[in-house]
Amino acid sequence: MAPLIRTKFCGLSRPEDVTAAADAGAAYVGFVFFPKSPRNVSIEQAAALAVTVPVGIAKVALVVNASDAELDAIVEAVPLDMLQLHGAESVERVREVRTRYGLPVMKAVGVADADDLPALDAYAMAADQLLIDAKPPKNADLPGGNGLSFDWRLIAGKSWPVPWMLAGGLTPDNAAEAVAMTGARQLDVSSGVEASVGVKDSELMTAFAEAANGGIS
Ligand SMILES: O=C(O)c1ccccc1N[C@@H]1O[C@H](COP(=O)(O)O)[C@@H](O)[C@H]1O
Repeated sequence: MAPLIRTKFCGLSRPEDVTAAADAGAAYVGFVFFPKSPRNVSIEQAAALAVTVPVGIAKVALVVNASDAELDAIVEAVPLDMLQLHGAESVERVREVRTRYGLPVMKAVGVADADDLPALDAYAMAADQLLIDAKPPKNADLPGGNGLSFDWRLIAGKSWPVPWMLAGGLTPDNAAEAVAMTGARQLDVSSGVEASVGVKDSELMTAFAEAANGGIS
């Protein structure tokens, strides 16, 4: 039976990571195109990994404030199912990217307190999916992938007119609680399933998917 909680494993960089994600029942795999990230992959690396992803698992390119030229190069070379915009892209930019590439767009929105919630409503009018992540600390090098969570009570019981995914500091130890508290049906994880920074761990990936699904009451 397919898992009830759809999991996205982000920041894959090796063929064995793709295998581990598939074995864990991933619904999505993510490739990070952001040079400052320890999970950054080249277009050539991502293209080689993408062709090994089993049919039925969505291949997502994570970009941060990418230009059209950068996106053109990625989309031309890598077979993708979705674009994840994880920077300060405006609502208008989300619309532009959707139109230009004809791919579903997931917009990441950082949440630290209740003042951040209206942005979710605004992006829900333009994006195909929302990714609700912890807001990065000021002066952080990365806008995500910092292993930090936010106060999940802020979004408990809330819904949006498009599908959404919870992210930020998720691990096998807190995935079930995250699902129970927020009602999320999709989880995105990166650093919480790593043996060391940027290196995915197959056992943690399996444990994460199992924990997420144990969270259904
Ligand atoms: O993973 C990265 O290196 C990264 C770089 C730039 C933007 C986003 C990044 N990761 C995304 O951040 C969230 C949360 O990650 P974590 O589980 O807290 O490590 C997730 O969506 C990652 O895809």
